[in-house]
This record gives sequence, structure tokens and C-alpha cells, in this order.
Amino acid sequence: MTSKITTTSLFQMKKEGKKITALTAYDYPFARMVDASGIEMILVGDSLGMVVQGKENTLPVTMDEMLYHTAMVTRACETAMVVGDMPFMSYQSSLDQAVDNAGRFLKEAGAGAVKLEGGADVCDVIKAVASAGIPVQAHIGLTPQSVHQMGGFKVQRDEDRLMADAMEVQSAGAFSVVLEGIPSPIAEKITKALTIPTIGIGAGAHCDGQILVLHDMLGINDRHLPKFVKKFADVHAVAAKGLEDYLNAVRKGEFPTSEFEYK
Ligand SMILES: Nc1nc(=O)c2c([nH]1)NC[C@@H]1CN(c3ccc(C(=O)N[C@@H](CCC(=O)O)C(=O)O)cc3)CN21
Ligand SMILES: CC(C)C(=O)C(=O)O
Ligand SMILES: [Mg+2]
Repeated sequence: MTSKITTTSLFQMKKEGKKITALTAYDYPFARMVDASGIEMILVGDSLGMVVQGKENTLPVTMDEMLYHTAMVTRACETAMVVGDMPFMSYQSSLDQAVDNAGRFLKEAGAGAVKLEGGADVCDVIKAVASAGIPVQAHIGLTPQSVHQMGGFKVQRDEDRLMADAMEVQSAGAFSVVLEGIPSPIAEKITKALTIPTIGIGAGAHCDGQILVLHDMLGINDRHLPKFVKKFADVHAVAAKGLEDYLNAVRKGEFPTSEFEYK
């Protein structure tokens, strides 16, 4: 029997130099496939605003939408740790608001942890949430909820700031940190400096683990993909072919044949 991945198993993997695998998922059927693959961590990302809802950025995503998707994912997972991504303005107003909303991910949606964006600026939030017994993953570098402040989805290169953010979120009690959109050499230095596991996206090969958006790496999106995405499958092409075949079969009267009929 394989048991649920915990923060302790992830620490152990970093110690042993074993790579941590992570992907996003937003619903039951995909989460079933990802969990069955043996992956350690599934993030129910607020990227669902862009990937599933077709919006321009992640800012409009609400707590209720995140809880709805997170519950679908946790229902499907036997071994993977499920991390709920705290949406924009669900943890910025006050520490009470942050703790209440983080708690909802565990209490109402069955998540094992939450993630929130920011470095030194959100350390008081990380402390408050972790003190409530909720494992918190930090997220520094390219933080999509600050898209307007960053002037777009831009690679972050301020090494001193990135290193300080990483050290401070670790001290505040984060069990792991996502490094997004930063040069590989900086991610390598941070990974070596920290005792908590780093999970990279667009941060090179030297992180303790990697995460990608599921719909990007499976080729479900036909939108522009960031440079760091490798397409490991072309599901869009497979689905388009199936749809074309169905339309042709129905139009020609070739479907349904007698084997698909009730007699
Ligand atoms: N489908 C999807 N995949 C993601 O990886 C993702 C999302 N959505 N939504 C939330 C954020 C936004 N992300 C993004 C989006 C665009 C770029 C991008 O186009 N970057 C430029 C680099 C710009 C620079 O050099 O500063 C690129 O060309 O890769 C990067 C990360 C990552 N996240
Ligand atoms: C890209 C990952 C780290 C994320 O925050 C998301 O999918 O929302
Ligand atoms: Mg996110």
C-alpha cells in the first residue's frame, strides 16, 4: 500500500537528493490520472482562471471557485499531497482573513496544504497560517498575482532580493517554496542555501523538484506557451482528430452501427 505524501516525506526526498515531481490539476478525471502516475504533489493552481476559465490572468479567481476545484481533486487523490493555491485577495487584507481562508482549503475541500505568493512581504501571513497548523508553501520570483506591479509575466533577476525572500519564507515556517521564472543559477544557489525543498517552474534543473501546468505539458492548451514549457504529449491533436472522426461518421451515417443500438 502506498501512503499519502506528507511534508516529512518531501523533506526526506530533499535530504536523499530525490527529485520531487509536481503538476497542477483542476478536476477529478485529470487528478485521478496524475495521482495514479505516482507524482508526489498536485497543486490546484489559481492558473485555472487562465487554463480552465479562459481569463487573461489569475486575478479574478475567487475562494469559492478554488474550493470547488480543490474538492474535486482531493476526492481523486490517494497518494499525492494536494496543495490549494490561495487566490488573489484571499490573504492580503488581514491575518485573520488569511488564516480563515487557508483553513477553508483543509476543512471544506480536503487539501493537505496551501500555497500563497510573496516573499519577505508575506512572512507575517505565513507565520499566522503555519501557527494554525496549516502547512504553507511559499511562492517567490515571478508571482502572477502581482502581474500589474511587475508590468507583465517577467523573469525576476534581482538575486539579493530573491535570496532574502527565500531565506525569510523558510524562517517564517513555509514547508516548501515554489521558485517561478528566475534564472537557473540563482535558483541553484537558493536551493543549496535552504533546508526546505524548492519546486521550480521556469527556474532551471537544480531545484529540488519541478512543477508545470498540466494542460501546458499535455498539450491541451492551444494558447502561447512560456519558454519553460515542454510539451510531453499532444492531447489537443488527439482530441481534434477524435472530434473530426465523430463528425464525419455521423454526417455519413457510419455511426452508430448496429453494435451501438438497442434491439
Ligand atoms: N497555462 C499557464 N501556464 C503557466 O505556467 C502559468 C499560467 N498559465 N498562469 C499563471 C502563471 C503565468 N505564467 C507565465 C505566463 C507567461 C510567461 C511568459 O510568457 N514569459 C516570457 C518571458 C518574459 C521574460 O523574459 O521576462 C516567455 O517568453 O517565456 C511566463 C509565466 C506561469 N503560470
Ligand atoms: C504555476 C504554479 C506554481 C501556480 O501557482 C499555478 O498553477 O497557479
Ligand atoms: Mg498560482
